[in-house]
Amino acid sequence: MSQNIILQVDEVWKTFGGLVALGGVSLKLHQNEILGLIGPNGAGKTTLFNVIAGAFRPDRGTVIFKHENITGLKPNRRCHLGISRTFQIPKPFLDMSVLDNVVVGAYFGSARRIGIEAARDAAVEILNFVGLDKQKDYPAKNLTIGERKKLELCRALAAKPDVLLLDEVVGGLHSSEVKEIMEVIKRINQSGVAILMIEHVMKAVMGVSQRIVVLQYGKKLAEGTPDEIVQNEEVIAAYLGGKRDAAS
Ligand SMILES: Nc1ncnc2c1ncn2[C@@H]1O[C@H](COP(=O)(O)OP(=O)(O)OP(=O)(O)O)[C@@H](O)[C@H]1O
Repeated sequence: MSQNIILQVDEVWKTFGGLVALGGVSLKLHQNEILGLIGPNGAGKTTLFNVIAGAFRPDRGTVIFKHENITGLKPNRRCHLGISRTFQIPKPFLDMSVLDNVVVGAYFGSARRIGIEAARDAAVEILNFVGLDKQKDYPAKNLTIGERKKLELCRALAAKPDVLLLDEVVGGLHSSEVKEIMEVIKRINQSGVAILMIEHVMKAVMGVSQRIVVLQYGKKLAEGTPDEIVQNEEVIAAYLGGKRDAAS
């Protein structure tokens, strides 16, 4: 494993009954990189996230994080080691304040036991960083969809990850909100966090990723820079043909 690879997935297989969700997928995420993960519905993207985050144990294959084989570790151990994720559909504690939602993430997500005051300070800092500080005292149920996506980011950041897995953080948002969240993602990355992001909004994922991996039917169809991917005939046929915003 080369020095600057922080996360490596090797030949991962995951089946559900007779369905092969992942059929030998490998990828590498470099330190400080943003790697986009795209592909049609059902391609296996979220299953791969579940394997990396520890929600699913693969049938075969390994997940290496910071040179350690973490394939058998539970999700909370992986979180403490430095892998954090967001979910496609945010599920905050609806009756709790925005601030308290992030405090919970900071208190339980940190590798090192921290006190409640330190967790609160960390949460305030993250809310400022992401731009959700004005809403910090609202109950989470009062947030707009865009604000819930930002809260989901804050909750993931509260664990102080080295690798952040983002599952469709801009899906369903207006273009101004998409732009705002992509700027936040760039700043998170510039602060030293490597990012693997699943995204169907092509303008967003192509705009921030250094490299893109394309999955189809649980296999890697292509890998390359955004420019290479938008010109790849197989990718256009399998996926980008229906995405009119792909190249713009
Ligand atoms: N827990 C599960 N039990 C059974 N089948 C599953 C399970 N999770 C995923 N699958 C199946 O595995 C395949 C890959 O699903 P997955 O959610 O990983 O795709 P995806 O690329 O994330 O799709 P989308 O873009 O729609 O989110 C699909 O056929 C899906 O129905």
